Amino acid sequence: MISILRRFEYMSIDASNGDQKRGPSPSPLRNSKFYQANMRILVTGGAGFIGSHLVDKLMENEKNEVIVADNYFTGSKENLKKWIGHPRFELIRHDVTETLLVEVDQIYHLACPASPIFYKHNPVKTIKTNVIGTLNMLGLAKRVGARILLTSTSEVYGDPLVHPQDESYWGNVNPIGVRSCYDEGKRVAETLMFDYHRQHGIEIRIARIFNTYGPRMNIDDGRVVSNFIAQAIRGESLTVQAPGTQTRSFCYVSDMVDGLIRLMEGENTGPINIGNPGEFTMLELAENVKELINPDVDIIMVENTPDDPRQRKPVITKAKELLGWEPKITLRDGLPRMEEDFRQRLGVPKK
Ligand SMILES: NC(=O)c1ccc[n+]([C@@H]2O[C@H](COP(=O)([O-])OP(=O)(O)OC[C@H]3O[C@@H](n4cnc5c(N)ncnc54)[C@H](O)[C@@H]3O)[C@@H](O)[C@H]2O)c1
Ligand SMILES: O=c1ccn([C@@H]2O[C@H](COP(=O)(O)OP(=O)(O)O[C@H]3OC[C@@H](O)[C@H](O)[C@H]3O)[C@@H](O)[C@H]2O)c(=O)[nH]1
Repeated sequence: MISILRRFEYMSIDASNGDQKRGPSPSPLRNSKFYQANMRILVTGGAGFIGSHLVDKLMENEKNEVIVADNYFTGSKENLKKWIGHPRFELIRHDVTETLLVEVDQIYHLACPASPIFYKHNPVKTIKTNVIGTLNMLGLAKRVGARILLTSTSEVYGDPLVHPQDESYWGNVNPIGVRSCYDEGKRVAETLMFDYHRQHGIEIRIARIFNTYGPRMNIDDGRVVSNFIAQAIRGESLTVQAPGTQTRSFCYVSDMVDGLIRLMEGENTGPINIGNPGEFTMLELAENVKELINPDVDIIMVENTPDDPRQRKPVITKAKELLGWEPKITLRDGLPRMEEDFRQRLGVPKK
């Protein structure tokens, strides 16, 4: 029902512009006797870090049915265990580089490894996931008339020459570097989203996510916050990659999920930056983790990897004005929440 209403809204917007192009028709199954009025939502990559928190939030609404499609490359069933067997929840082992036939109203398309260690592990597969995976999900959105949200990334800005970054910046990306499979993959995914929108009338939403952290990150994920917290809990040295003055802006996962849902439910296609503008050097991050979690550990400098962006901080004016969104949880509030979860999983209680 909601899809059908949205389609009429869309067509009337087109008509007011004098444009003959129509949005896609919802599936004929919408008229079948088995049709349910609930919002049916597909979350690709829903077994991963952000995806599983998004699923938790979507499942809180009793009108939502949630389908997760994931190939478990970096995600796990463990992240979704409280929903397995729930009548409004389905989990499918599926690789988004293959087509998927489901009837849904909304698609949150997250499937893609996000940690540099994992996305560089099989770069060709990372590009396929971003390009063929996004094409497949857009094809699905077109067939069933669903709205689709892509989780793009601050990495589309590359090693930015403009600081802080707003959405009008086109970026500074090395097209042939070891990070390009991810950065350029996401840039093509954004292009595909806009081409399907312009050519086929698909309803799209693009979030440019900045570094996000929180409970359920893989302990050996390789990203900086999870590395430092696991190292501090294990009593190991915190490995700052040189020079340590490079910056990132860290967003707590519940703020991120709130931003993604607002974007999906709102009227703006984006791209919209979703991130926390609080900016820290990696040395400052290490000092915060040391102070809050284990003052006995050392901070050591180790070699960096190629093309590491030197600075990153979002301008979130668009998110504030268009979505009424801004992050609530500071880094110093978020780190202890993540520590609790890591201590439980590592089996190391706080002394
Ligand atoms: N966490 C961040 O800081 C961050 C920043 C920018 C963008 N993002 C984007 O947000 C999304 C989620 O990131 P995350 O941090 O939760 O990462 P994650 O690695 O924890 O989750 C990604 C999920 O996608 C699944 N997946 C990977 N390839 C797949 C494929 N071919 N088919 C089906 N499933 C596949 C993985 O198994 C995993 O469950 C990604 O699209 C990522 O690019 C994340
Ligand atoms: O142990 C470590 C790991 C990483 N780092 C540094 O910490 C910074 C952040 O590195 P991460 O691996 O956490 O993540 P990056 O910011 O490089 O990439 C991330 O960007 C946004 C998303 O799309 C992805 O989640 C990921 O690609 C880098 O400067 C890196 O050199 C350390 O100093 N020590």
